[in-house]
Amino acid sequence: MTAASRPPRATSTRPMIQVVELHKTFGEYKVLTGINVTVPEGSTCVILGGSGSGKTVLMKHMIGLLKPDSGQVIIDGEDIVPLGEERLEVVRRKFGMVFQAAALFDSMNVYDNVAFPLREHRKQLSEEQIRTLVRAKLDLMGLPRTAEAKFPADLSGGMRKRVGLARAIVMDPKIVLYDEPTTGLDPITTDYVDEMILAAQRELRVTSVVISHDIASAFNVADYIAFLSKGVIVEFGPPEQLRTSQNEAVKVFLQTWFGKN
Ligand SMILES: Nc1ncnc2c1ncn2[C@@H]1O[C@H](COP(=O)(O)OP(=O)(O)OP(=O)(O)O)[C@@H](O)[C@H]1O
Repeated sequence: MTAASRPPRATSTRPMIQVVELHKTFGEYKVLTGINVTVPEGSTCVILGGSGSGKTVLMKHMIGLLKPDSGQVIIDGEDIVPLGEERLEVVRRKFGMVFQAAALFDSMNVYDNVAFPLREHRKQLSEEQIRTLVRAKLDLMGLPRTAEAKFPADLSGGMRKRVGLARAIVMDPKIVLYDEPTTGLDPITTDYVDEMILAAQRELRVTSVVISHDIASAFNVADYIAFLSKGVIVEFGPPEQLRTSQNEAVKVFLQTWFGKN
């Protein structure tokens, strides 16, 4: 189903993530020069932009891994910029992260990889409770029981991604951040990954932020696309809005993409 034909999924207007006038400079280099973006609860926002435009830097601010020079990052009603590490650790439990490389532990099988956050942070759970939670997430990601004992090295790229997402959502986060989840994947695996992003949103009602280079995938999963150029968000809206954008950077980006595909 394409973005244009599907019904709107996100209906909440409550902001889950609000970035307000965010500035970040590294040395002389001004990477973010006044970012304003709001992601409503339960929606999926894709951040698009050229290489080096600051997408990852923006995402790192959302989870408090970087401090801005100025501006606010309001997560679920709380400005996290002034917070110290201890309180940030608590806020970070609202997040699941899915990295480009699935970042699984090679020495652990699939089951133990997904169980890991529960064993670390929910020490009161019994093994039986852990099994129930792990299997629910493996099922949601379409991973069969036979995959549980396999090690990451024995999995296809798409399977690894699914295990990575199962692990990211096993603690039932409110927000999932995806850093280039489809980069380097073939088109069929990309479709699988898009499907699982949609499944996580549908079944768990998570708010998602996705950094992507892949416009087709962005249009598939996004409720909103934020286009980052020269340190600011130059376009924000549903995917159709990007298609008709008059912004020069957006137009060039789209032309380059559609020229190659
Ligand atoms: N810790 C840092 N110290 C200095 N410069 C940094 C740091 N982190 C990022 N940068 C610079 O900030 C700019 C934006 O980087 P960022 O990784 O956010 O880009 P991006 O849009 O995610 O790019 P890509 O699509 O290629 O991954 C780059 O020029 C990068 O070199």
